[in-house]
Amino acid sequence: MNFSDHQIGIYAQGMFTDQRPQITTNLAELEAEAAESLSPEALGYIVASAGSGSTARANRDAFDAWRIAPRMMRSSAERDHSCTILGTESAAPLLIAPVGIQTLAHPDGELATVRAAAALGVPYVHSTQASHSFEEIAEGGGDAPRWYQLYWPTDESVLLSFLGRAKNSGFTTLVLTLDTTLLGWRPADLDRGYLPFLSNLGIENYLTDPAFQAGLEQSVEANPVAAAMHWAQMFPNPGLNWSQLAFLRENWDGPIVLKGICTVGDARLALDHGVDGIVVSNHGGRQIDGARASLDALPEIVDAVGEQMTVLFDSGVRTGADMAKALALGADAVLLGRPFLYGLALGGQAGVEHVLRCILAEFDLVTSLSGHTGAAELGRDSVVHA
Ligand SMILES: Cc1cc2nc3c(=O)[nH]c(=O)nc-3n(C[C@H](O)[C@H](O)[C@H](O)COP(=O)(O)O)c2cc1C
Ligand SMILES: O=C(O)C(=O)c1ccccc1
Repeated sequence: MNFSDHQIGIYAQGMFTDQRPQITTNLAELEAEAAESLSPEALGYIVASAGSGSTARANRDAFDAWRIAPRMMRSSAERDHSCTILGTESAAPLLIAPVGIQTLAHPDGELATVRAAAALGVPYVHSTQASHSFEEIAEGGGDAPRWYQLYWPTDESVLLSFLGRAKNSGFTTLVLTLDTTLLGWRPADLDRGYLPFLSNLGIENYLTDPAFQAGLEQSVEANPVAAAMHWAQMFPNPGLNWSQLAFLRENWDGPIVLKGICTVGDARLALDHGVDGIVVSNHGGRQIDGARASLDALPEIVDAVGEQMTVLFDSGVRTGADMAKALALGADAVLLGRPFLYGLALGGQAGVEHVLRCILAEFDLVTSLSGHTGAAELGRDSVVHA
């Protein structure tokens, strides 16, 4: 993505026209705006975090504790933020995080999101728990770069089938999520007795899977409740361990990324096990209430393994300035979670595009104003700990 100071790239496109969706450009206010358009169940599921919410708050506090240290007069009129992430070209060091059940936010769900990713030229990561199947995304998703996020099902035939379908549908990189082998303690859902999957929401990849269907006594249509129960039996996987990675390597020939790394110890194990990258993440504070902030873990992990492998980051990114801070602290790229979902809730594909445009435009302004000509120039001396 090229920018110059005459035409602030994507910022100018549509920002001041009638076509712009009537959605705030104040990225910090998106959540409140989206809250008005979501049902209490969807709102609880999407926004709420684990337990008291302390980890989600810590994620934000960690961003506030770092301040950008701007440098002046450094010839930053022409800027280029494009990059290659594990062989995937992207307009900027930003990816759409894997998020399940996106039809909770908007009827177009993941199809709207992947099309927005295509429009902006950033990678889309498809959740195992999506409301649209691999094949639907491949057919209807345009030319967005596509990665696949795996929740490792305990049924091996379903696992292998997922890997094959993802490959055939053009998903190039595999992201194995480690931090959600069980769903965290989420009071907003527990109090409402709300589990979307039990209404067959967010299990489309399973319902359309031949290996999954082979384990059912009746078709999904004849007995949808039994299908949901079958999913509920193979989703929890707390037995997952490092020795199983070899199996994944044997059955996936693209890059493998581990998502949910929060410690130097696990980052080193990831390196020892030959994976290509990690995502430093605490799942947006949705899993362990009291876990450390994702951003607090980032610098030490980058110091330990950043030279040898790709280090991605998520949890708490809300603005372009946040993105700049995470990159300055050593992330190769960031994944955006809830903010794009808020855009989806407010305006479908156009809403997701709006949020991506805002965040990338602000990112471009922040990098230029702080004396950089591109994401690659951001470094530790671009920030100070307040
Ligand atoms: C509603 C919702 C559903 C999610 N579903 C998944 C998922 O299916 N797979 C996954 O790896 N992460 C999932 N995540 C976590 C995101 O990938 C990401 O780690 C997190 O949202 C980042 O934090 P943020 O929301 O503060 O940006 C989900 C997050 C949300 C908010
Ligand atoms: O809700 C989540 O955070 C998540 O990752 C998930 C897990 C299982 C099913 C759907 C989403």
